[in-house]
Amino acid sequence: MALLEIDAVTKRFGGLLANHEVTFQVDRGEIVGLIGPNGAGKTTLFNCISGFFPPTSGTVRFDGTDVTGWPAERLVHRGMVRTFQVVRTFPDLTVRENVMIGAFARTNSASAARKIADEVLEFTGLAPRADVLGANLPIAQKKRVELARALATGPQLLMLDEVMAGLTPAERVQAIELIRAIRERGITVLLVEHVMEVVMPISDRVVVLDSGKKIAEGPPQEIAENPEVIAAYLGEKYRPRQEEAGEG
Ligand SMILES: Nc1ncnc2c1ncn2[C@@H]1O[C@H](COP(=O)(O)OP(=O)(O)OP(=O)(O)O)[C@@H](O)[C@H]1O
Repeated sequence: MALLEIDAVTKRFGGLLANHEVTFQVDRGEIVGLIGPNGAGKTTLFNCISGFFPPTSGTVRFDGTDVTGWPAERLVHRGMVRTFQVVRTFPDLTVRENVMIGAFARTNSASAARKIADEVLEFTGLAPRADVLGANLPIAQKKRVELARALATGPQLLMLDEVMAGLTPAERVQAIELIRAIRERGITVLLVEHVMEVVMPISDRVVVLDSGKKIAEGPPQEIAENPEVIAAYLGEKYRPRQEEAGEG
C-alpha cells in the first residue's frame, strides 16, 4: 500500500507554474529518488508535501489520510519529516542537543529525548561527536546531524533534500550506506537530488521533474536511458554545478 500519494499537485507562484499536476506514489519501504535539472520544481514539491506551504491545488495523502496543507509540525507528529537543502544545524548546541530537538517531537521528557538521541547518534556514527558544538562541524557531519535530528522524530517517511550536495565521493558512499541502513529499519525514504548519478545507485524508483512537470518515472536503469530525461539534463552539462561547491 502506498504510504505517500501525491495527486495532481500544482504550485503556482504568480505567473510561474513551479509544479504542474504532479502525480506519483511512494510505497512503504521504498527508496524513491526525485530528480530534475535546476529549477525543475523539486524543492517546491518537497515544500508542498512537507507542510512548508500548501499546494495551489491537488492532494497529498499520507498513510491513508488527506494531509494537504497540514503544517510541518503536525506532519512530524504523524510520521513525516524532511531535511533542508541548506543545513540548519544549531551552532550553539552540541550534536546531541541538536538531535534531542528532533526527539522532543515524541516526548516531553529530557531524559527520554536524550536516550533517543544517543541511540540515533550511535546508529548514524555520530556518537564520538556528541559533545561537539554544531558550529564546529564540517559540512558532511552537519548534514549527518540534520539527518539524525529528523530520524529522532521517529518518522515513517524521511524526506531528504540534497543530502549529498557538497560531500566528497567518499562521504557520499557513507551517506548512501546510511540511507540503506535507514530503510532496513523500515523507514520509507523520498530523496531529492540534483545529481542523477547519486540517486541511481540507491533508488528503487526514480521520478523525474522538468519545468514543473513529471516527465518520467521508473527503475533507475530505465530512467538513465530515457531520451526525454537525457534531453532535460543535456542543457545542464556545460553549466558549473555551483550547488556542489558546498552549502551551509
Ligand atoms: N517562494 C518562491 N517564490 C517564487 N518562485 C519560486 C519560489 N520557490 C521556487 N520558485 C521558482 O519555482 C521554480 C522551481 O524551483 P525549485 O527550487 O522548486 O526547483 P528545484 O528543482 O528544487 O531546483 P534546484 O535543483 O536548483 O534546487 C523556479 O523557477 C523557482 O525560481
